[in-house]
This record gives sequence, C-alpha cells and structure tokens, in this order.
Amino acid sequence: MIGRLNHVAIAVPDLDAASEQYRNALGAKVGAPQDEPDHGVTVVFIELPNTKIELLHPLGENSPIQGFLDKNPAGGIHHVCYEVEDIIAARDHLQASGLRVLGDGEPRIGAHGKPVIFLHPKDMNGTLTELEQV
Ligand SMILES: CC[C@H](C(=O)O)C(=O)SCCNC(=O)CCNC(=O)[C@H](O)C(C)(C)COP(=O)(O)OP(=O)(O)OC[C@H]1O[C@@H](n2cnc3c(N)ncnc32)[C@H](O)[C@@H]1OP(=O)(O)O
Ligand SMILES: [Co+2]
Repeated sequence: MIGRLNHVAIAVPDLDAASEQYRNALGAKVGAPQDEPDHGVTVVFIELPNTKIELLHPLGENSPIQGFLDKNPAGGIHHVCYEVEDIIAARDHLQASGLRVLGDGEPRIGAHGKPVIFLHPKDMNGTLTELEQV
C-alpha cells in the first residue's frame, strides 16, 4: 500500500536559520516559507534528488507541533510522509487494523494540495506518520 517516501519533516525553532543552513552550508534547493493556517504551521520544502525535507515551525496559538517543540527546544524529526494511491482505502484498512487516524479521521488538504491523514505515533513505533494521496 505505501509507496515512495514523500518527505521527512523536521520541527525547527528558527525557520529562517534552518533554511539558511540548508541553503548555504548544505547547498540545498530551499523553497520559500508557506503559511498553512489550517494546519497551524509554516512550512519550508527542501527538494532533494530522492525526496523532500519539510521544515516546520508553529503558526498561530494552537499549533499541533508546539508541544513537540516545547519538549524538543532545539527541534527534531517530527514525522515521515509516505505516498499512497487511495487515501480512503488506506485509512479504512489501517483503522480496521486498529491504528488511530488523528483528527476526525477525514483526509485534509496538505501543503501540496493533496489529501493527507496522520497516524498516531504511539501506533507507529513512536513515529508520527503522514500519508499523502498522489
Ligand atoms: C501543511 C501540512 C503538512 C504536510 O506535510 O502537508 C504537515 O505535515 S502539517 C504537520 C503538523 N500537523 C500535525 O502534526 C498533525 C498531527 N499531529 C497531531 O495531531 C499532534 O502533533 C499529536 C497528537 C501527534 C501530538 O500532539 P501533542 O504533542 O500535543 O500531544 P501529546 O503531548 O498528548 O502527545 C502524545 C504522545 O505522542 C508523543 N508525540 C507527540 N508528537 C510526536 C511526534 N511528532 N513524534 C513522536 N511522538 C510524538 C508525545 O511525546 C506523547 O508521548 P508520551 O510518551 O505520552 O509523552
Ligand atoms: Co508533512
């Protein structure tokens, strides 16, 4: 069911500093910050030859990643995102397998304009896992 690794997300305390580091020290192709108010984050995508890094910073008062950054003030790997062809079929199969889909369980449009869901980290070996339909 899961396909390519779409991105690895890193929560960062300073989006500009992290972007500059990837652009200058690591010579990566770094996109512009993208506010995603529906998701409570600002994201910066870094294009790699085989996948993407998604830098994340809290946006607004109720960001779902604020708790993570409070616990990890220097930042850290926040989630991984795998691609799926049919996110509803994937969701139904995973819920039937006993995994928790976060939120109301319905896919939401993510930063690439595609439907995404999140699986609870405690059900995925301590790893918050996002699925994106491509
Ligand atoms: C713009 C969309 C973009 C895209 O790619 O398209 C995105 O990816 S948006 C990314 C931001 N949105 C989300 O992350 C939505 C899903 N996340 C959540 O709903 C929360 O972050 C949640 C529920 C996973 C955790 O929220 P919170 O930390 O406030 O809750 P708890 O403190 O109760 O955490 C429960 C338990 O899980 C551990 N935890 C929390 N976050 C992570 C994580 N990223 N990876 C691994 N484990 C995590 C936390 O430490 C708690 O563990 P415990 O042992 O009970 O202390
Ligand atoms: Co993501």
